[in-house]
Amino acid sequence: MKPLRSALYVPGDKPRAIEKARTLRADAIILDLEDAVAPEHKAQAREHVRDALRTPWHVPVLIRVNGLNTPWEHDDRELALTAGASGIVLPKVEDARTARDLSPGLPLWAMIETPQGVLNAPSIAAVPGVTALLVGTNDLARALRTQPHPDRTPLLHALGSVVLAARAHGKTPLDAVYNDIRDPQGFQRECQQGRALGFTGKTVIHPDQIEGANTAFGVTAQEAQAAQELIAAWEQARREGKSVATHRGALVEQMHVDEAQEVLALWGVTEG
Ligand SMILES: CC(C)(COP(=O)(O)OP(=O)(O)OC[C@H]1O[C@@H](n2cnc3c(N)ncnc32)[C@H](O)[C@@H]1OP(=O)(O)O)[C@@H](O)C(=O)NCCC(=O)NCCSC(=O)C[C@H](O)C(=O)O
Ligand SMILES: [Mg+2]
Repeated sequence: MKPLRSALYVPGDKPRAIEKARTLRADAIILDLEDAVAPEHKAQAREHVRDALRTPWHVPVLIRVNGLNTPWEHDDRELALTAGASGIVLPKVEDARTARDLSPGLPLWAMIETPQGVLNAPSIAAVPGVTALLVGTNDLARALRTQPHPDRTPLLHALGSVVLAARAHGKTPLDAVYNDIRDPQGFQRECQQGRALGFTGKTVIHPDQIEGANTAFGVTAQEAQAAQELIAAWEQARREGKSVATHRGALVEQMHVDEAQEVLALWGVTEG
């Protein structure tokens, strides 16, 4: 089980940022050829990304390609398929056919960042090659004409729809980026909201955001300890022939044990 608490977008046209990313503790890296790269830098960014993938990375490295009907889509996809990327991040996916036709044999992370994409999220998530749904609230907010809101209230329906679609098909939902890199409190608040909404992790745009995402979407020593105690109480109850248990005054059924085991698994791969 690979954790996906944080996925760092790294602009493909910034060799320094690419090198820096090798030293960081994000659980995944997204080398970006799309919106972080100006049109006149696209070709150069492809070469920086190709070079970056010549040497192994410590975490999965995906390439965000430019979308359908852009001048760069074919060259980007050729790079992603041949340079040894761990997967492809496809922006502005609006329907399952696009996701299916562009499912290149590599894991596909589909970006849900348009109204049509949100409405079709369930069918996009059902495509076998799609392994994750990523929310793009910058593009989505513009398309919806919503106003910025500290609790993302205008976007909650879309955020919840993406989690619902991803979970219904056993795929990973990743939360959107937080743009203000100089507001750690706001970032932390949004991470906690994303965790509460059911996202697995968060896409981030700056090194300073990685630890906060890893903490918010990770497991604390206390949570791991509580999970172990709950499992022990369950096992004792089962030895006594009981179908359910109580622990710290709360009912414990198999689903709670499953959840506790997931907590320990994440603890094991991140802190173990
Ligand atoms: C936002 C930034 C342009 C700020 O860059 P900068 O001013 O250089 O930041 P710092 O001076 O604080 O940098 C400190 C060091 O960290 C390195 N750095 C900065 N950002 C990154 C990064 N993303 N990956 C790796 N390394 C990074 C700097 O090189 C400095 O290192 P050093 O040289 O050792 O001092 C910048 O953070 C940035 O470009 N971030 C990424 C922006 C991006 O990728 N945008 C596209 C994805 S967001 C999006 O579009 C989501 C979706 O599509 C939607 O629609 O919502
Ligand atoms: Mg976008």
